[in-house]
Amino acid sequence: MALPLVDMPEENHVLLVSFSSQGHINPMLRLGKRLLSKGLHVTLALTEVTRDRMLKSSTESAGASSVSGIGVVFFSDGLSLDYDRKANLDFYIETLGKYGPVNLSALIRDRYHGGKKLVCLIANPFVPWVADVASELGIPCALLWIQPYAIFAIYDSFYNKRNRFPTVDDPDVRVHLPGLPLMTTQDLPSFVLPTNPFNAFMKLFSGFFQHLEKFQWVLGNSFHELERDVVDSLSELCSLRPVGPLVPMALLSDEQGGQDVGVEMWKSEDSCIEWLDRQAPRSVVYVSFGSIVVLPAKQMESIAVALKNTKRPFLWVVKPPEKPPADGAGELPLGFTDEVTDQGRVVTWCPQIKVLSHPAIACFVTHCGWNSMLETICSGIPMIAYPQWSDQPTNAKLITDVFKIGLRLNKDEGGTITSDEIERCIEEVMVGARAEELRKTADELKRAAREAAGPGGSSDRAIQQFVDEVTGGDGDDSGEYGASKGNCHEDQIHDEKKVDVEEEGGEGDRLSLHMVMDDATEVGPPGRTPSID
Ligand SMILES: O=c1ccn([C@@H]2O[C@H](COP(=O)(O)OP(=O)(O)O)[C@@H](O)[C@H]2O)c(=O)[nH]1
Ligand SMILES: O=C(O[C@@H]1O[C@H](CO)[C@@H](O)[C@H](O)[C@H]1O)c1cc(O)c(O)c(O)c1
Repeated sequence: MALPLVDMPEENHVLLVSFSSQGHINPMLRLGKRLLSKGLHVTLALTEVTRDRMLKSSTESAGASSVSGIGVVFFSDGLSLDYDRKANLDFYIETLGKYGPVNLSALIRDRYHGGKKLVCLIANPFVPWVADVASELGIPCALLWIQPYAIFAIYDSFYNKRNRFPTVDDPDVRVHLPGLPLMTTQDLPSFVLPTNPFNAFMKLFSGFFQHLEKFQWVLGNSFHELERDVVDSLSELCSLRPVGPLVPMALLSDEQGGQDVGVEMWKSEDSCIEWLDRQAPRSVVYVSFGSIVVLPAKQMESIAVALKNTKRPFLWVVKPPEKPPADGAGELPLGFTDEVTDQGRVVTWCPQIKVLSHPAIACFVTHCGWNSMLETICSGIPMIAYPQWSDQPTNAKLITDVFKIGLRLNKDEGGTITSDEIERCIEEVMVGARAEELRKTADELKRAAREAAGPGGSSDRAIQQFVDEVTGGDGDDSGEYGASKGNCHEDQIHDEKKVDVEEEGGEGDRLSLHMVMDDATEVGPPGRTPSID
């Protein structure tokens, strides 16, 4: 599928700035791709440590200066390349917040005529200081929110003290926000709970939510039909533009070879697809906890026992932790793989997009990371929610109570998710009236996602509205989400060389930027020291 050629003056150039982790860069790149298709020029700025990892990956495209037409530039986060960012998360985020703005600002002054050649900066939530750089240079700034808008609403309420939230003294406060179901402690993002150990994120988000006015738009990796009530409830607060789902094109149409752009951090075991080819339609239980979560040994054991007992085929991704903990976290029970050779497959990483769109997949036991959830929604697969931290508990609530496309595993009185509970949920999602109902709703949502992202759909219109606003184009200014306070430049001289376009892969034009990244934050049992990439 070729990109439409739109005749736009080169000065309509946006700079995307992302935190350097896979789940953050990929939605940003996909937004970039959609903006390119609307005729904007797009460059992505990442920190130098990302380039270092790309070079270390020594794949054929490592070090590429552009990805499918999106230029890539780098700035320093203020730390030496070999500094252990993972072990010193708070210091890393603080240093990035101190030196990132200085270095990004210098890069923009240098490459973009003091910023005059940029019509907009787009930041992600871990680098909110980009808005200060934009303001200093007189450039409008947008945010790409990479989680559901429900999380945005909760953080806004929490950091601006609009509602009561659980505290150490009053841990059972329930929270009711417009457009969302009543939430108990187990439904709230872990960052707003008194047990949250991540101070850096608290500081980062509180500054950001108390100064939302710095962003003219809040683009979101969501779509209006998915979160209608919460989007409508937030529209007074800021100019929301739901532009998602920002997933690979392969998930948005049945046509093969759709273009994708994204980074791959780990090598996947593609042989699992051949194994899936040999399984009956809608028979396989897919289990994955994404790239960060490391489950305690006891939870690994429960899943292993449950999968064995169901006697159903399964595909389980067990990503080895970079530094294996002494307590056996993240490890399979001894002898498990030998016992299940005829029943299932365990892999260290899989091509999840191909897996989710495979006809053999019946359901997904997931940690509820937002990228995985959107990919699953676009594949029409019911989910079994097994959330761990961050946005995941709320995402699980959305699965069960708002989207109604899955079940959540319940803890027993001792706080454990037993193998019986996992087995029970797998059976309920696979057979009987409930299973039928979940599949039907999941299928409807898949169609809604495709429509939203397709030509003339709500997300396509939201992107167009945003593009019209940043370029001062002739689009209908009032738009369906309300006009922004946009303050585009008058003087847009552009004398920069065109960034080189490096379309790769021919048919399908998939991934161009390979990065080998070591483990990012590893979250395990309560008390485990979190780390970061
Ligand atoms: O075996 C796997 C597991 C995950 N993923 C991808 O990794 C991302 C995980 O992002 P998510 O936001 O779901 O969770 P995180 O890993 O950031 O916690 C998704 O795009 C998945 O498609 C993958 O390609 N192969
Ligand atoms: O990628 C990180 O976190 C994941 O991000 C997803 C999108 O926001 C989210 O839905 C998922 O639940 C998260 O696990 C991440 C987080 C973090 O704290 C960090 O230090 C990273 O390097 C990555």
